[in-house]
Amino acid sequence: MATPEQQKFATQIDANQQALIARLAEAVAIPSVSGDARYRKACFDMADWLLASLTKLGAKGELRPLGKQNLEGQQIELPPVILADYGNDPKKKTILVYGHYDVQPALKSDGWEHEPFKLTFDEKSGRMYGRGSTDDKGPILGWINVIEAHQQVGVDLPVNLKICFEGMEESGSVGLDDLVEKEKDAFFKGIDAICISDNYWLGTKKPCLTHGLRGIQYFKLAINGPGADLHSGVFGGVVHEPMTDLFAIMSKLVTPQGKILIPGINELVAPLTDEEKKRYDVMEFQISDIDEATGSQTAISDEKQQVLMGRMRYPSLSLHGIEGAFSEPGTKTVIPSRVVGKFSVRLVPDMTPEKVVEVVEKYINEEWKKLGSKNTMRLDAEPGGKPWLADPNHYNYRAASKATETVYGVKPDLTREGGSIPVSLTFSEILGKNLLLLPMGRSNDGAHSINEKLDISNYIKGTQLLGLYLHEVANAA
Ligand SMILES: C[C@H](N)C(=O)N[C@@H](Cc1c[nH]cn1)C(=O)O
Ligand SMILES: [Zn+2]
Ligand SMILES: [Zn+2]
Repeated sequence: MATPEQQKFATQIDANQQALIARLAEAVAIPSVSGDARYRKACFDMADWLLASLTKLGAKGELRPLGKQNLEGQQIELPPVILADYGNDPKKKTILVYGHYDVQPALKSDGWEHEPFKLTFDEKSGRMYGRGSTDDKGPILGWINVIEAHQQVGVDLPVNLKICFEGMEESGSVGLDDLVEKEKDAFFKGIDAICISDNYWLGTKKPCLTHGLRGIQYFKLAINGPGADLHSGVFGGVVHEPMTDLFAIMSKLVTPQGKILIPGINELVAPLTDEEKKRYDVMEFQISDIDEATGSQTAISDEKQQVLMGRMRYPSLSLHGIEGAFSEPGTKTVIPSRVVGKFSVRLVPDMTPEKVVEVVEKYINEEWKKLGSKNTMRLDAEPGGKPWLADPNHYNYRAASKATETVYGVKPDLTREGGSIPVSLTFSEILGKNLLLLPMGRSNDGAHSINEKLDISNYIKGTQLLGLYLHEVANAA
């Protein structure tokens, strides 16, 4: 049951829906892609826009520079982290909220139905399409909407907020761990609990709270051969071809059934206990949820438990792409001179990025030797992120569960997420406080994919959920 103050806040969010959607449209229009140097200015614009929005509401914040990074051979400035305080009443709890303002790359030519950086509405389905709508601009604006709505109806926010919005999450959160370490006794001092809204429901109907994330280790495997791209009629059968070498190696990483072929990887995984196994039985989930989310019938198994564990508690290896390969329409008969294969491993307890890099490097070096190629091979490991697991028997989770029941009228599922948010473990370890993931969007939102969307109802109710969670956590013990 909502208190009169909570009710006032929730009603204001409903009444102000159009303005909140307009705010999301503005944010989506800034193409803050962190992984592509050409969009770096947009990342800075996005940071400025967010800081201005927070400052206008009375938050005290600043942009913290993180130094430079090497991207595509250029030394460029990392997108800044926004650190802001809203309220500092010693009688109130202080909640740290984190989100990211950078997004995955998106081009209309990837297959989007609309321009990815223009929020586009489908009135019939109530969906808003646009890159970053669900990951993670909708959720971070949720926090701003919460502050604004409280002011509009004259209800005091029942907690102090510490806000940390970064602009490199989609590219490994470079520089953020060092900032957290440096600021642990300064900006991050005195927090009671942490909340991140940056993942998704398990299906499309029932909300969830999430207490685990997989880690990630990303690799780039570069094969260099001839000095320039060659004519395959003239040089096919004459030279070692980089793409052939790359295919040979990449085909030895994982089977079509998802079994990782790298010796030593599966041995790093913590064994499954009977108690944990039971948890996957009670999660409300069907294989059809995967079908709906993927727009296909391609689940790796028909067993609910196996699919859930494949996402939440076992590692996976995905092949992402090949830079330098001919990918245009037509039949260009070229031998690419240099190709870079990209793949990543999602990590679960007790895997660490260091251990995974060690076994992957050893295996790829061995397999490379077996090829007997005269090309050159180089394997680069990007900064890795460790897996994270939190204790859900904490007031932070009880508060979120109560708020979910008020907003959605159901008890949320308790899930683990297959994706990664590198800073989660850093916050948990360095700040030593309980961390909760409180998702806004649905499993079929298409994060990282074409036609990413956020349902209007998830944006509006999700904002109400974030606000009511703050009310519940303020009094929870
Ligand atoms: C779950 C979160 N919304 C997300 O999408 N995280 C990314 C993080 C990433 C990307 N590259 C390296 N880390 C993910 O899980 O892919
Ligand atoms: Zn993402
Ligand atoms: Zn995200």
